[in-house]
Amino acid sequence: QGTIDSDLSVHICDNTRGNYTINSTYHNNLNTLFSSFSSHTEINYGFYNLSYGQGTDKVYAIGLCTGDENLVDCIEWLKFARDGLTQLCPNQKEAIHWRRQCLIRYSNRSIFGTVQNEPMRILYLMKKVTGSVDQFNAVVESLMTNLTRKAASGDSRRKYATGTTFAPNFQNINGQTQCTPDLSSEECTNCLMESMASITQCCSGHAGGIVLKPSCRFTFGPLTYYGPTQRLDPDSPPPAMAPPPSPSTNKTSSQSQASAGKSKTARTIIAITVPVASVVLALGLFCIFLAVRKPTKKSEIKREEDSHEDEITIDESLQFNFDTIRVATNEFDDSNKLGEGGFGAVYSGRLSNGQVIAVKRLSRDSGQGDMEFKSEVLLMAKLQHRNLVRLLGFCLEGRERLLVYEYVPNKSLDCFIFGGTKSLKVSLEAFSTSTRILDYELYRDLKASNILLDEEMHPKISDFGMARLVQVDQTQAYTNKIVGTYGYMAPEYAIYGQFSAKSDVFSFGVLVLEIVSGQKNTGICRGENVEDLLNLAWRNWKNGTATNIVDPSLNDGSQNEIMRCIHIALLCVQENVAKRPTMASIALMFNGNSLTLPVPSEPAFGVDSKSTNKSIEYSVDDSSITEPYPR
Ligand SMILES: Nc1ncnc2c1ncn2[C@@H]1O[C@H](COP(=O)(O)OP(=O)(O)OP(=O)(O)O)[C@@H](O)[C@H]1O
Repeated sequence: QGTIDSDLSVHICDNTRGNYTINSTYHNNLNTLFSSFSSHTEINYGFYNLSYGQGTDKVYAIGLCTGDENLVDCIEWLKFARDGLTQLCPNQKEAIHWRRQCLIRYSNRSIFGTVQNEPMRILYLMKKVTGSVDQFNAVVESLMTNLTRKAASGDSRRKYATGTTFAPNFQNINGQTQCTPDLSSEECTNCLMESMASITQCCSGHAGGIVLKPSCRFTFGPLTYYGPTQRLDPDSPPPAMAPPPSPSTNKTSSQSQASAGKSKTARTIIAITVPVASVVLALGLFCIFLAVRKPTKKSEIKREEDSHEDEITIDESLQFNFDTIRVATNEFDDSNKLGEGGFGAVYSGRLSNGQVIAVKRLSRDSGQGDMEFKSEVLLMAKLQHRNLVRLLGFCLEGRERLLVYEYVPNKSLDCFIFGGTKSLKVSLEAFSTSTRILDYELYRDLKASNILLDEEMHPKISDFGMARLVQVDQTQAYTNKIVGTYGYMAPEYAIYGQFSAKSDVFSFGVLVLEIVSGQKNTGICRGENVEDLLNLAWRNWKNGTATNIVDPSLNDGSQNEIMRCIHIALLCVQENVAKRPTMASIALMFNGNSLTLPVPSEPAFGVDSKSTNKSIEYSVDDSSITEPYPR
């Protein structure tokens, strides 16, 4: 199954149902409840509805995996989503978190057996259907109605269906429907049919999308985003439908099965141990792979570095004392704050030896063990290169986790691109830096704001290696990133969770187009810009008028160089993932002007999002989602 850092992630914290405090009874009940998910081994179909506690401190929770997740993966995903949710919504008494593989939600009110359509999130592909929209809609409607019927006919263990159809003149359309199985067949049908109406109303003419609701999930699109459906154990009878939770503790709708006989237990053991063994084996192989692969890559970087600058010494004492940093940043004074990103606030500071530093104060609840954190930081510190922002060290004290970087004075590339004068020379250097770095390791978050410029306007990529460091904290990181930077994301990643080096290539192409055109491409509500930018470039390219999109202030490059940049960018953002070039070949394209470039095909058009906030004010994970979905 996929890696944990490659999927859809949306969460909503409900501020209206009250807050709890750390270590309060509610908090403890929530923790107990969540940790009990995996102990319910009698549940082998991916749906957990549990409650724990008494009176006003009673917590109700639902965990639901998509039907293609096996038991072992399902539990892992739920744990991951749970850890993420408790960080993302640290004290709200009600919250929900959707991932591609699962849904998790909890509340201080009973949420079992009731259909809930709000809050709703819609994500849709910005790619438009070609040809007749009516014909496309008719095919989607027929597929999804069929899948709605199939999902609704499921029993109280699972209401889930997938299917594929082919529309004339269109590509394959894959569909996936799911309801929480505690709904009646009629409720499930209504939830899904309303989802279809909502997405048709908001996003008709788009080639795919997802409607996320607490009670159901509705997805269709050209890409395959689900695996084979897991078989349900025919011997395990469906639990009674949504029993009222017990007033005491820890009841589940499926405890009736707990007394299943010995053969069942044996099956369960096999069902758990065999996949666990395979996972362990796979992990072992993966570690061996990493151990073999990484040193080669690192030595490549090191070689490169050796050829460009003095030998780098790795300071053995990377650990900074908290007080040193506190003093250096003037008590984390606001006037020293450089900004705040997905990982936490960044402050400038000056050490007693005069060295200027940038300190990233990581969000407190990373949940990562100290040793893990240290070893990841050490790895990051070793990844040094003249085009990477240098990590000078870290600080780990109590709950404080700080990363200390060299200070890069000329802000980030986005300020430079969108802030007046700019030069193709600087941009080209940023491009080739990015190609080299991206060829080394998947980056996942390439954007203009992550490329900092030093005194001489040489680019340095920041946050490199953070993806490893935030392994545990990455729900937050990725939520912010996935939701916050859709414009840069390849649709197969943003919406279907399929990440590959070619998704970095897509982001790179968007970045190049931004630089050449001077048009910004951040924030999903400016999604139309994303479409405009790729569309604009593509349309002008096809019509032989690509010079139209070039920013007039980009005045130091030859026409040929600029056209070549647009050409390369269009190759990177092609919808067909296989046709996108590799980073290594992009580097060659930039460097070898005589190299003939392939003809680009149609670009993918990114992802946009809409949400409903109806009567309740939700704090959502992205402030840029401001556009309420019109109903
Ligand atoms: N080493 C550094 N030197 C100077 N400024 C920095 C440094 N690192 C980060 N900054 C600045 O601090 C601010 C926050 O950076 P950060 O990387 O945390 O967030 P971001 O890039 O805006 O978002 P994200 O976390 O989603 O990548 C940005 O304005 C960035 O330019």
